[in-house]
Amino acid sequence: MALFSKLKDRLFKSSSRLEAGLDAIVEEGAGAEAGASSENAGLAAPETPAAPERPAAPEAPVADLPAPGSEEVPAAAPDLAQLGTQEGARSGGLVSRLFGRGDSAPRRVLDDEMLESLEELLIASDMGVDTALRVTANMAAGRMGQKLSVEEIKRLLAEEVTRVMEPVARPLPIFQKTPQVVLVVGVNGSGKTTTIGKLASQFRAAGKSVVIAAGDTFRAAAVEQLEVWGQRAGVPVLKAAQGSDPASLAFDAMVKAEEEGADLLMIDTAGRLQNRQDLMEELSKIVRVIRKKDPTAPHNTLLVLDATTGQNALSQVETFRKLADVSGLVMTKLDGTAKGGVLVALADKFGLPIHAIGVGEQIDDLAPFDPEDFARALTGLSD
Ligand SMILES: Nc1nc2c(ncn2[C@@H]2O[C@H](COP(=O)(O)OP(=O)(O)OP(=O)(O)O)[C@@H](O)[C@H]2O)c(=O)[nH]1
Repeated sequence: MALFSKLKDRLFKSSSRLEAGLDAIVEEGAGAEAGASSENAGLAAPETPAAPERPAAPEAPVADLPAPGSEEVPAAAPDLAQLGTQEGARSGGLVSRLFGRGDSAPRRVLDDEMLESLEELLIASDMGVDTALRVTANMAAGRMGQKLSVEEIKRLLAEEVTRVMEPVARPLPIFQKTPQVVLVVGVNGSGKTTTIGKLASQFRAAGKSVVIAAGDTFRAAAVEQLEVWGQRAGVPVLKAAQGSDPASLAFDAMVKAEEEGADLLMIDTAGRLQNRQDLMEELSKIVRVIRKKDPTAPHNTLLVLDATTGQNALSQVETFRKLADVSGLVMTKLDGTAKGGVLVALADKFGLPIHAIGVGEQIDDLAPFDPEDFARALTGLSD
């Protein structure tokens, strides 16, 4: 599974942090339990814990980008006995390696103290308090008193993370109406321009005609950068005189895209900090003006979030949702960050679709969001 291994490699920092933490938790209480895994073999499969309530999924639109492989997600609780002997031996962390393979994997009894350590680890991995508590409660449901190895805990955690992420894993919907207007918003440097370039390239490859509008009319460098991405993707970039009204550029771009029969119009916007009221009002104006041309537009408002900002991503979603009708998220810079856990918190709290994730700076470094792959990469589970 090429994509999975690529994602796993790139999420190494998140998974290594979690993995080291899990190793330490089990190691802490494993002394007396090491080598006692055969006692685990008779464990009944735990009851499937109740999934927390989530917002209803929107109607499934026609999807152009590859849909995530949600059908691959296992529905049943894992067979712990089997996990202990097979998977536990395969990759394991430091503890598994020290203690050898299979049956000799150290285990720790799941009690309140261990649960608390797990909660703290997940909070430190940027999942946020509420989500960490919910995830650990579900992991523990029906399993208190059982002896678990690191690999088993990873598997349970991955299963819970998958459960949280599954409802939000949706490719960018493609509508019949053209031009489909995709407004791209986010704070400075979150990766809007790069993401537009990557998306434009993928849509072009899928046979769609795309036009990009350079909505950051104040920064010449931003326009230049977008033009570079336009060239890479083979897509025209519409721009206006420096300092002109971005709302009027957006309107002109809609007229042009319609004239040219474009399938998609992607509008880049200036990066704006949540606390800059003037910039936030400018964004509302762009939306109002776009709607004069097409009351159903923008058809998608993508909020681009930088994974390295960790928990701050939550407040960005809150602010941008108030101003623009955010319809979906793209999380960039998941490569090389130890803060991948924030994606779980976002999914748990807002239930907004995650259309794609950025895993690098190159044009093809935008992957569809696959919850199972993500959960496995985050927890450091072996293939
Ligand atoms: N490693 C990594 N870098 C990324 C990713 N996406 C974007 N970047 C980098 O992040 C930096 C900012 O990206 P931009 O696309 O310019 O961000 P922006 O939101 O358009 O920035 P402003 O126009 O200043 O608001 C650039 O150096 C990109 O190469 C990603 O997925 N991974």
